[in-house]
Amino acid sequence: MTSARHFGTIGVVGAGAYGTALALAAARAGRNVLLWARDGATVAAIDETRIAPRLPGVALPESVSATAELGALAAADAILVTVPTQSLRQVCEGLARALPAGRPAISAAKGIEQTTGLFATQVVAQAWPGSVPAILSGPSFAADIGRGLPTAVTLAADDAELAQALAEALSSPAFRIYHSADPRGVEIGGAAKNVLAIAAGIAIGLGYGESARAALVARGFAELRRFGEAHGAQGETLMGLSGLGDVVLSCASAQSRNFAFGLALGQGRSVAEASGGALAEGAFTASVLARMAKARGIEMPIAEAVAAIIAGGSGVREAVTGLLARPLRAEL
Ligand SMILES: NC(=O)C1=CN([C@@H]2O[C@H](COP(=O)(O)OP(=O)(O)OC[C@H]3O[C@@H](n4cnc5c(N)ncnc54)[C@H](O)[C@@H]3O)[C@@H](O)[C@H]2O)C=CC1
Ligand SMILES: O=C(CO)COP(=O)(O)O
Repeated sequence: MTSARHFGTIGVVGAGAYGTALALAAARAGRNVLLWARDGATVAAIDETRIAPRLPGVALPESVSATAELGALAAADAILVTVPTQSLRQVCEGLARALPAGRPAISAAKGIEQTTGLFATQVVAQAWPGSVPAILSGPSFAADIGRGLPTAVTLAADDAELAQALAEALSSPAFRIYHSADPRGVEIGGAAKNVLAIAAGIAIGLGYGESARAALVARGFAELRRFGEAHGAQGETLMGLSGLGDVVLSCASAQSRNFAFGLALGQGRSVAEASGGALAEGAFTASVLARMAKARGIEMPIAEAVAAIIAGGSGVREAVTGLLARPLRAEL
């Protein structure tokens, strides 16, 4: 049986906002952490100031060391891969070349690969065949984790014992990790909630008010559930932290980059202006999510509307008018 004791050293790949936050969480859980960044400037900044540029204001403890060498992660017992979804394949291919086989690879990406329609653990399995894929997702802003504010997330792997051991190894009082053997459910929740957060932002940006937001979130969650169940996700997972929990957070707060992106679109900004250089994963996931749903005959009008707006095929008001004009139906 795998136990938390086996995970003395954790590698974190990607020193962005979330990678840095998870490095901090792992250190607070008592692990040694090797934090990999692709650029030497980030490594130098961490070495010199103990602060990672993407998560300002939070000092990293000495148990976190930064490196720009993927090979240095050979000392890690498990790897958290914290790069955006569309970079996951390339990064995992690099890990496959750099590290011996057999390690858990826990993705924290919240998206679907655009070119293939693959979920995060599927990308990891393909690009790094020697790894054991897992997924961590749930309501957790990097800045909140950085400040030590409490939250809870889910870590899932096909092997329930492994998921439990990893969850125990990475948990601390303010960062509670529940375990699950339903990685598909966890990764679908994380991917779809970003598209719904954009939709919620658009509704608020248009000035439609809180009732509209709540109605949109409920109907959006029905889409998430339909899509998840059609792809083999368990209903309990979709109703849990990584599904409903993250939908609630991301659709309610302008701290969410996806919500903020939608808000700017609703206020009349163009797609390029609205992103403002910040990562909004849902902007990349919307089209592939809508495409996958259509291919299986799953009704996802809100995801389709977001995809059409981002692709430039529909104006914001036109898309929302289209949603409001849909025929009334049974609430399923
Ligand atoms: N920031 C947050 O509060 C949360 C983020 N996430 C997820 O974590 C993932 C990463 O997000 P953030 O850390 O916020 O983004 P970020 O933009 O702050 O950082 C992304 C990091 O990935 C690195 N990166 C990107 N492409 C790369 C490549 N091809 N090779 C090597 N490194 C590469 C960048 O250098 C950067 O350090 C996303 O899927 C996001 O949805 C999940 C929960 C919360
Ligand atoms: O996933 C997140 C919170 O759980 C972060 O949301 P954003 O990527 O929209 O900022």
